[in-house]
Amino acid sequence: MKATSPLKQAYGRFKAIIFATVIFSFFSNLLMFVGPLYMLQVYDRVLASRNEFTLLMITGIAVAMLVTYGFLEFIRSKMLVRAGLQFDDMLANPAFNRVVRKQLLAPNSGAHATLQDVDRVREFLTGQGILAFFDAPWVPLFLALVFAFHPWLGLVATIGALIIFALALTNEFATRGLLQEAGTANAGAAHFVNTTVQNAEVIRALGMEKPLTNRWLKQHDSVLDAQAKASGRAGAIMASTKFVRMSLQIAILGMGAYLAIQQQISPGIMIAASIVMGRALAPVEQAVGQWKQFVAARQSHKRLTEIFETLGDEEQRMQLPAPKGNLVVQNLIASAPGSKKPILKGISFNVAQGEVLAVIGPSGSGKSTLVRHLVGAMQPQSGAVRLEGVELHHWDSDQLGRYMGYMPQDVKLFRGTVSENISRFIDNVEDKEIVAAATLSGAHEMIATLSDGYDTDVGDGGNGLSGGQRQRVGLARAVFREPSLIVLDEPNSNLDAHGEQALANCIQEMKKRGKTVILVTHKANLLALSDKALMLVNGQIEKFGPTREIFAQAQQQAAAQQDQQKKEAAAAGAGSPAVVSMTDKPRA
Ligand SMILES: Nc1ncnc2c1ncn2[C@@H]1O[C@H](COP(=O)(O)OP(=O)(O)OP(=O)(O)O)[C@@H](O)[C@H]1O
Repeated sequence: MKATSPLKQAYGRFKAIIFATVIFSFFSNLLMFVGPLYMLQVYDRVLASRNEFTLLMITGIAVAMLVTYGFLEFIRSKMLVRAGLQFDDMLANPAFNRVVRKQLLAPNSGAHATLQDVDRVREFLTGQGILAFFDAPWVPLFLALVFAFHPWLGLVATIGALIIFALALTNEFATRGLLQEAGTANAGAAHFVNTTVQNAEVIRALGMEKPLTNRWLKQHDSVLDAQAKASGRAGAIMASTKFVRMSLQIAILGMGAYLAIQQQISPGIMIAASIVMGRALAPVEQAVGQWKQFVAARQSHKRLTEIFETLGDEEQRMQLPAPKGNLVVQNLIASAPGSKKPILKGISFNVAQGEVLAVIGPSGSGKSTLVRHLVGAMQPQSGAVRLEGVELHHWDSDQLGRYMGYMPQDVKLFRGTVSENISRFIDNVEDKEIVAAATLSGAHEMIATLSDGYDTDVGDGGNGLSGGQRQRVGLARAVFREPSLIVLDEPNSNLDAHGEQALANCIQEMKKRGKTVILVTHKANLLALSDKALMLVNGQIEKFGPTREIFAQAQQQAAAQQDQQKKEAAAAGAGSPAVVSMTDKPRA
């Protein structure tokens, strides 16, 4: 049986609260009759009989009922606020989980908007908008009361309610498409701004402000355009609604006065009918006023339903024994998120515990794509990556993270202190564990020179540190708690000689401790530390085996190539041949 999604569970919990609120609404709506009934009694009884005691009595009863009404309203709104908190509580974690997963699957889909969608739906469900819907079922009751006063009065009120309802429907059809269009365009424009301002340096340095502003303005204009059209139409409908509403007031009083002249009703009933009709129309009018929020919430609900339907709950995985670091890759075929075109075209190799594997290859050959699969950040199109014989996606992701060290090409630190970044933001980590990781990665001395040492705030994305410092903190984070498998993507791209030496020492030490290390590099000194080398060319393995053998082979090939070139040059009587070396960065 398919498990109920957290979204459905949250709505389910909300249903119970809504049911209770509807019951409250029933009583508070009944108590709304107090005003008109009091009016009726005063006009028809007190004024006619001039009895002060009756006036005192009915005033006392009316006040007591109004106090009860206020109390019920208070409870009703309190219940909704509590329901909102519960709704958020039930969805915050699952929604965040989906944001991360969707971002991995479709990086440009603006997954973060999911959290705003939760807020928007919650705000609607707990705000004024929903109250109008709760009060709507009592509209017939109020109309029935007006009918009870006199059928002609009932008819006027009912026709009025129908006209206002028809205007509400017209509003829906006239603005739905436009509001949706504006919502989508707005999300696109916001995403564009978010992603663009992150590159503010480049924008300023390369004078790109104007063209990028123009691009944003185009999107922004289409938001304004759709919003202005929708507001124009909604405004016209709102004005018509007001006109109808005020005309109705006159119509019902006019009709009441006519009936009073005909002595079919008393003047008290005339006034009471006007008040009751006002109550009957209020929820309809309120719904018209809340329409924009309703449409936005409905759009958010649609997006939430879609993301929760496409990304179910992650299965609870069994905790497996700690992996040793034996990695097997079987016929791995992989493509970019949302694309079918393979980047990796059937990769198979294995690395045993304690081995160091160097991945080399020209730019764009698929090295980073491969390492993203080795750490489980991307899922294969087909084939498998197994750690200790178990496919990566069968591991519990939290447990897998505990045994995995990863440093991407672009290190990506998070807003927080150096020590929080090294300890992966895990709570209650002992200082000595953080210092151990920094010492192992050779970053301890460098961190000591920072303004606040381990407590230095690294800023958004680690921007408060230099590229080299970021890389060294990133390495400390990768080796935190000595994972079994450490994957480093070009770990030395920003390091000075001292940093490179620290990196080489760290790799050697991890190997000594029986950890498996996979690194993408072209540096001769790091290649020299590796047991195996894998050369990727155009998404396929060109060479794989013990590093020495591969390099011996390459040197032989290079020598043979040189001989050949020399011979050709001698034959052509031309200049000296080019020198090819495997230690050169083999970029295309
Ligand atoms: N998100 C993506 N969408 C589409 N194509 C992608 C994506 N990521 C990578 N690619 C493509 O996959 C290929 C391999 O990219 P990858 O980053 O794995 O190469 P690489 O060997 O690590 O390159 P470099 O040495 O320059 O870092 C490239 O042709 C790249 O254009």
